[in-house]
Amino acid sequence: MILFEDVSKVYPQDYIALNQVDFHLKQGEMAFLTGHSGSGKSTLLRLISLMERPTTGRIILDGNDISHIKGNDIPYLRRHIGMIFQEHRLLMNRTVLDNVGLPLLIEGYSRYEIKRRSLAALDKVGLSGKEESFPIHLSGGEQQRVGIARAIINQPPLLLADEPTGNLDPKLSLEILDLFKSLNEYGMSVLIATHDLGLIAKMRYRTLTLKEGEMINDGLLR
Ligand SMILES: Nc1ncnc2c1ncn2[C@@H]1O[C@H](COP(=O)(O)OP(=O)(O)OP(=O)(O)O)[C@@H](O)[C@H]1O
Repeated sequence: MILFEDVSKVYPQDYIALNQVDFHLKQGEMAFLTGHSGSGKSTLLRLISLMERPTTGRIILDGNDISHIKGNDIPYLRRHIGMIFQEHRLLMNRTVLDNVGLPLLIEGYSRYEIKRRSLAALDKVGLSGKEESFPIHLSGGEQQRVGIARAIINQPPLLLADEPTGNLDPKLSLEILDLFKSLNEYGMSVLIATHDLGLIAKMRYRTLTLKEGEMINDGLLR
């Protein structure tokens, strides 16, 4: 699903954010990505989602070498990736249904199809019945679920989450992780960046650890 071969990312002023990183996330696998603040987690996710390009090395996504991909091809590949952020970036003056359906609206789907798929996505994240609510009236955990429903509306084979539980208390964080687990059981590959080692310890998944841009551990954390 994702293959990094000797990938480095150097930002301006010669700042090395990732240094010769290798890893392979298989189709249908779920893993954590951890490390201190500034260790390169977001950079790694931005390379996969084509928001940044590697300085050196190769990144293969679903069999395609995306290291030097052209701008025109990016929207097509992005459609295969669901992105979830710490701040869910919901439109507060739009209903839950409108928020979830936004990616399909942009792609020109019919209103009927948008509604049908949005309701199905809301059902998957446990928010059936909330479609006409406004995000402001939902709890933090529910708002994050709306963001997840929006991310999975295209049924992407890969889900990337950057600190998805950063604003949530431990109980809600665990519920969000359970949701990722169930999406993974549906067959989605999932990569979750978090610095919350307590949360990682609650679930036995492969954990990739970055330190100052280097991958220093790949496996279960003890
Ligand atoms: N566009 C940029 N230009 C220059 N330096 C950058 C840029 N983006 C990130 N960096 C630097 O690269 C390093 C890695 O940043 P990154 O955001 O990937 O880390 P992170 O592990 O996700 O951190 P956090 O947990 O705080 O989000 C940091 O020192 C950051 O300041």
